[in-house]
Amino acid sequence: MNVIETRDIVKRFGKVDIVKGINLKVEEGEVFGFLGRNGAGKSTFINILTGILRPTSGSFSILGEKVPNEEVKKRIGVLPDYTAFYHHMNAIAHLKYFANISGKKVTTAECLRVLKWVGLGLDANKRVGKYSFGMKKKLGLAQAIIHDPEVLFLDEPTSGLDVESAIEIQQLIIKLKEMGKTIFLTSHNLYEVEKLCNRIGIMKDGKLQKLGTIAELKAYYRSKLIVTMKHSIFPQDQEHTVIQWLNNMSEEIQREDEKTIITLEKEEQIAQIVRAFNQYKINIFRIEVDEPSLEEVFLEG
Ligand SMILES: Nc1ncnc2c1ncn2[C@@H]1O[C@H](COP(=O)(O)OP(=O)(O)OP(=O)(O)O)[C@@H](O)[C@H]1O
Repeated sequence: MNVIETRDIVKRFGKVDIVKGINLKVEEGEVFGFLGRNGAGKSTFINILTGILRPTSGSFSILGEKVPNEEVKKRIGVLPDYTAFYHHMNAIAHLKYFANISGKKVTTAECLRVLKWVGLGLDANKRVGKYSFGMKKKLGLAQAIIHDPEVLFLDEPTSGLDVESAIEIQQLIIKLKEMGKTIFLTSHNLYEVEKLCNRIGIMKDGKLQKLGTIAELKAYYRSKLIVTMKHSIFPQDQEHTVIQWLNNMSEEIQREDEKTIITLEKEEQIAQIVRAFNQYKINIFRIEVDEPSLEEVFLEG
């Protein structure tokens, strides 16, 4: 079953489309990672899915029900923004309060069990205002799961954490995955999504630019070559023709007067370019051939 299904989701702020028509399906039990640079629109999209924002257009369903839907709300868990804590409450009161909002009454014992599970057993009676940033992230995770939801939305679950705390949170996410929860998370961190996710989507400028398993995306992009050429300036009367010829060879080209970086699929294409440059009387001074790095594969491409 598709636990999350979106159809052409668009979100406009003012005159700008921040999310530009996202179609996505996430299956039951999947950990789906949404990756992208700062400002790509990841938080905006996850905030739409969790009901914090309304889409400008498009529709979506969660657990087979069209959203907004009050019943569905009870079956999802959301990692809150770190500002959304009640600092005067202790962790148990905090969890009771939020479970209640999600439509479930929980006992002190249930709260303690979840707090122990996230590693806050000894701090259960401490005021949230005294919690460190890392402890608040754990409390946020406890808050997201206290009502035993089927689907979890985790926006940047480890951002701002030191390595040790990030690993603790990642291990909890792995346990939740093993419990069969469907998890949608956003991250900047390539290595984190590689560790946690079955499938990823890469968001760029509000669009879902790539979608697949990590292995699929790596295999596809690892087969490419990035060729950097230093050369003489293109002859003015033929510049347009040469650029057009290069554009026919690849969609990924970066140009400066005396430098061209082009992404190619086959080695033979390098020889073709050398022959063409020769014909157009462009001198090649240097050629470097690289495979794309993981970061280039996932965030630039
Ligand atoms: N309420 C808003 N009003 C206007 N613009 C907004 C609003 N919320 C977000 N934006 C803009 O939308 C763009 C995408 O923001 P968003 O937070 O969704 O990106 P992101 O991919 O989650 O980035 P980050 O990784 O930095 O959190 C940004 O340019 C941001 O300034």
